[in-house]
Amino acid sequence: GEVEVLHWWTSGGEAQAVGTLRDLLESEGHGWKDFAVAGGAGDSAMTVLKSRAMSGNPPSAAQINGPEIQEWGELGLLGNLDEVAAEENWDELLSPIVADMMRHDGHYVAVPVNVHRVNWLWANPTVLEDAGVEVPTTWNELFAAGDALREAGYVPLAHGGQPWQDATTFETVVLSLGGADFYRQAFVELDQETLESDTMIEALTTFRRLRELMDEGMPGRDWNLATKMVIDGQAAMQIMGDWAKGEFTAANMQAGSDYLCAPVPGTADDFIFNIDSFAMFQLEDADASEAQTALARLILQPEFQQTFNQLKGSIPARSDLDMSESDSCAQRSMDDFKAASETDTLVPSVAHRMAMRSDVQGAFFDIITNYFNDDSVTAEQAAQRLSQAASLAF
Ligand SMILES: OC[C@H]1O[C@H](O)[C@H](O)[C@@H](O)[C@@H]1O
Repeated sequence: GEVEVLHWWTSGGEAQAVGTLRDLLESEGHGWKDFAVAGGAGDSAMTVLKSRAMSGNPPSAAQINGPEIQEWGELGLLGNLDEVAAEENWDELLSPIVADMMRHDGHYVAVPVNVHRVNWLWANPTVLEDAGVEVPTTWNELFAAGDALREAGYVPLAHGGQPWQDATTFETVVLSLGGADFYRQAFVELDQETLESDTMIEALTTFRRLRELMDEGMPGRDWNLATKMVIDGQAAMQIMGDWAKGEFTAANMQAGSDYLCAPVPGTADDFIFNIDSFAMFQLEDADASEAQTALARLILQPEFQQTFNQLKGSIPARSDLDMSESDSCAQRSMDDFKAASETDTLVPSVAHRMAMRSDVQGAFFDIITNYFNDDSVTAEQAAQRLSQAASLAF
């Protein structure tokens, strides 16, 4: 049978990674109809999926992440994967936080592909050395490094001015200054007092100050082009989830020597997670649903988990695999994921659909990106607006 797969993986590293899934499925005699929709870290793909599903013609499989799985589950359009989950022991293979996200009403309706870490700082060691600076571990060190890097003719921090990228950077600053409990209070509980607090205002202020480290060409730039600036040595650093590592790998660069990874300043003991997953739509066609089940089974098998995640930049969704062949950044990510699970400093990404309903997330994106780009808006006003948006969520 054939599966039509909707996803938003179109950058160099992303395309190579999803290609391994296609190859594996085809090697089992099934067909793969690719349906890639780029942009907005999935925003465009979700808009297209809604219209396809509402017109009664959903794809067989779609990349749907986080609480949106529940939103689609509520619509009764998703298929039940309990049989393959039982056969393949998903309950044993997956940590509770990952397994819970894949179930709706207690039934598996999606399969996790990976665990991405969002709170990473990527750096070009040659550029840092040329400017005589170290990888910063505090915001003050980052701003000080900025002056030296500009002096030496480099862009200190590569960034792409798009709402989801602004939100990605912002959530790491909130975690850094407030900590995991504060982050959850703000973005999961949507607590208004927390959203209006002095710590949130300090986070907003520090966040916008990061624009000092960015270049004129930042507005609208795609994330992987910002990563390319670090790869090419035009820029020193980038704050981005570890899908950025997929671009370094695609450029044949070695972790720890050609490029460096470090937790965003002040977040070394914390882990912002983002889990990619495929949800399966109910299908009439028996052949197609056989191929769909094969896809779900393959995704959590060791071979795919190892190959895909090494190319994608994430770590496997199952935590029982040998990481000794993986690069040092992946090994660190897996160690930190396990440690953060123990110390309760594992938090869901806002920018990547893990923390809140899509409508509330949309409102937060607008407020964050408007504040980031408009100096006439004060941090106090932005905090008020986040609090206001949160109050409408209930
Ligand atoms: O497209 C950029 C990134 O967007 C989302 O965060 C996805 O979860 C990730 O897999 C992807 O690489």
